[in-house]
Amino acid sequence: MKVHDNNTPDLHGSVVAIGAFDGMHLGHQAVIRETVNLGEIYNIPSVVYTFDTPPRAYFQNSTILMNAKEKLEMVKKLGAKQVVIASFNKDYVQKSAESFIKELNKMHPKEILVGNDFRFGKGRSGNVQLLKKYFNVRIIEPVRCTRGEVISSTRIRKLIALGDTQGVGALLGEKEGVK
Ligand SMILES: Cc1cc2nc3c(=O)[nH]c(=O)nc-3n(C[C@H](O)[C@H](O)[C@H](O)COP(=O)(O)O)c2cc1C
Ligand SMILES: Nc1ncnc2c1ncn2[C@@H]1O[C@H](COP(=O)(O)OP(=O)(O)OP(=O)(O)O)[C@@H](O)[C@H]1O
Repeated sequence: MKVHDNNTPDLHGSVVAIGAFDGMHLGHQAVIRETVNLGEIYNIPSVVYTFDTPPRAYFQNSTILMNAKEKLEMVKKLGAKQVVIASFNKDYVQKSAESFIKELNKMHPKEILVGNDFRFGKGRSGNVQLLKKYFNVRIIEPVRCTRGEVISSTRIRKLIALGDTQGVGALLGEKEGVK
């Protein structure tokens, strides 16, 4: 797996998943697996574009569930061919939505996978509607836990605060593991 530190590669084609992916829970794993599958189908690199620090930790001081090294290990296990790690800092957050779109365009994405509520660019000004003007955007169905609730890093942080390690393990898919 190629790791691009603060450097978005020039590619002739790609399938790109974007997100914080903090904790790499079952929902994140589903997004990355789908990205990898599509890359294999189209025979182009699958790329995970992620952030260090996670934006929610930067802006809201929320607990960080895994460090960049652990995240990279998971991305590699899941089979992504390339990963971009953007340093999420005071300079990076000044980048406009349009400038982020230009940056993504360097990879000539055939498809971009994000959640319905994905936001990007200074002040969170960019949304899925804007992204769809420039790229084919695929929205992944939310993965839910057995109780029917959507799995999220926020829920995992709450379960950790409650000391529910079994609940955390279930949302991380520890029984199922990764391929
Ligand atoms: C270029 C760029 C600038 C951003 N600037 C802000 C910002 O000013 N305020 C903010 O709350 N989030 C900002 N974000 C973070 C996004 O709101 C969002 O958390 C991030 O794109 C990760 O998506 P996810 O939360 O769905 O994983 C920015 C993201 C990007 C890519
Ligand atoms: N349960 C889920 N099912 C499918 N996709 C998900 C799920 N949770 C997150 N994703 C997707 O994974 C990518 C990264 O999401 P993100 O890092 O914001 O996760 P999150 O769990 O929603 O985090 P947080 O709770 O901190 O907002 C996004 O494209 C998002 O839509």
